[in-house]
Amino acid sequence: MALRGSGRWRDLSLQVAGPAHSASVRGSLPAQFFSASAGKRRGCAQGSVLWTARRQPRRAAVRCAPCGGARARGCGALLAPSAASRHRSSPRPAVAAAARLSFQLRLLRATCQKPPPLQLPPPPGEEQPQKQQQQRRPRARGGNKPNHPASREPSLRSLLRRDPRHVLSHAPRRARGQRMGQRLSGGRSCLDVPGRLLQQQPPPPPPPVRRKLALLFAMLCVWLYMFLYSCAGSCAAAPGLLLLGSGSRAAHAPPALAAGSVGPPPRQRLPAALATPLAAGGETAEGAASQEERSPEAPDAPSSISTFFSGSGSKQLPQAIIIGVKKGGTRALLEFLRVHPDVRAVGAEPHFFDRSYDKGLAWYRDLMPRTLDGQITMEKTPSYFVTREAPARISAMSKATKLIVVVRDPVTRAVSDYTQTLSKRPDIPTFESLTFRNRSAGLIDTSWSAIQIGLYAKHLEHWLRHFPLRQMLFVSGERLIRDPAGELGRVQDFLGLKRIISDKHFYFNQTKGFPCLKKAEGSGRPHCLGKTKGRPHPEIEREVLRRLRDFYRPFNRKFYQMTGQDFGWD
Ligand SMILES: Nc1ncnc2c1ncn2[C@@H]1O[C@H](COP(=O)(O)OS(=O)(=O)O)[C@@H](OP(=O)(O)O)[C@H]1O
Repeated sequence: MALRGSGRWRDLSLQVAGPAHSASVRGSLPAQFFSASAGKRRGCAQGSVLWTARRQPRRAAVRCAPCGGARARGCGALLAPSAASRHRSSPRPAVAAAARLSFQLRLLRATCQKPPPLQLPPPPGEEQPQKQQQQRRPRARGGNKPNHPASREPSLRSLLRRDPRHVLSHAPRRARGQRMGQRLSGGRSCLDVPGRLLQQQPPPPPPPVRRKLALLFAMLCVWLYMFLYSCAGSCAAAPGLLLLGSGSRAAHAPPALAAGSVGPPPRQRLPAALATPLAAGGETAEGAASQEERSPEAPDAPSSISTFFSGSGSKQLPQAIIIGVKKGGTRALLEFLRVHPDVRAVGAEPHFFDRSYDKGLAWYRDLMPRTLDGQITMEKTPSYFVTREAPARISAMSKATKLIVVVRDPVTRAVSDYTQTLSKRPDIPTFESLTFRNRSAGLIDTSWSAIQIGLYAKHLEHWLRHFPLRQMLFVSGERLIRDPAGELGRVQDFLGLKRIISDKHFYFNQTKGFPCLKKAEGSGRPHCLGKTKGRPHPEIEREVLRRLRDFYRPFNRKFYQMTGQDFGWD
């Protein structure tokens, strides 16, 4: 590469030699590129690219748009192929190198008072020891080297159309960085780096800086981990520390509830005497079990936070239980509640008070997740509501246990129940035939569990023998779908929890047809209940549904009376 001349223009000529091809660039640069005031002025190189292909010298004039002119102000490419350069022959590495020169010219015109000797990065695939290149140059200049058929270089037009920096990027990063570094520093005063050129591609921070930043970040992570870990046992009671549990439930409960309702049951350390089985067996209404699949409705996998705290906290017997009703919306309620940082719940249904009571409270407690002070342990087993022994057994565990019942129109509930059974045993009789003991006489078969579970008033009577009404909360299954945040507000108040779960936690999923969580506990991702929740129901004869409504009406009225709530099913 040579740069000569004085006055307005400085000539330059360049030879680039590749293993199979060579190219030369001749051109001139306005002298002001090399003056101290160069930054204010703009200009362009002009010249030609000459390369040898298939023993025939080819030439493409290259010129550039006058960057200083208003029309081309800020023009992208310094060198643009003229019409003469639109050739068909495939371009060669040397031409690519020549194209890279254009980038260097751009830098050169803008940066240095005195033009340093330009060093071209070798074209891609031509990273060779300099010695070898020098040896090749005379041959290449001779223009006799035949075309290399395997050449994969992009066309000159495309090279020149691209930003020269992209052409340059073909060169290995390190080689490029080193050469640029040599050229731009090298003791010369770089006066005016044109904004467009260098601002577009700020140089990456040097590796040591990045290494230091990475180290700093790693140290920060370790420090944060150690802080949280040491804090896990002691920070739980810190008010406002959402992640770790506020321990401020009573403080946030509405005054009416704080006065009227029973406070959260005290956390119970299991007395050794109680750790033995109290009784065996349990009378559960046939088919009362929800037969919930464990996944995804019954997620048992601990969340990341749960895992983090798995070493701290302790397992407690539940202070609140969702006791029913089957197909009422119990899973939705529990999943929504689990979003609350002060609620820890076992995912699967334990069925302790109906099926596994003989295993003892120690076994039951062991099923529970670990909790910190201020957190509530919960579980849900919808069959408890219709299990005769359950009220006494739960009361024996703790009289202060809070009971939640999600109720739903008993007719729809019965159909939902039937739909679930049908999905497992498609050969069962029709809903209509199962509903009646004697259809012509209009006698409803109350021994069929799908019908029996809906006699809410009857079941409630058993519970009220062991628990005061204020210790029970009745959640409307219909409202839980229509207004989940509203129902969750009532539940949080009942449990003495700070109202954290609100409208902003839900969205209505059109495909599912149900409200879903924007962020599920643990995953932080949107979460709808699985496909076993919200199944389409089979068509049931209207007449049968009407007869069922008539059947349930008196029981519903009684239930409204007992609970002091009208659920609007009639
Ligand atoms: N958000 C949301 N997503 C999906 N499903 C919802 C939701 N909220 C309430 N429901 C209703 O919950 C019904 C299932 O009730 P359960 O969870 O109590 O069933 S189970 O007893 O545990 O098997 C289920 O009954 P079916 O529609 O008959 O499947 C739903 O209607």
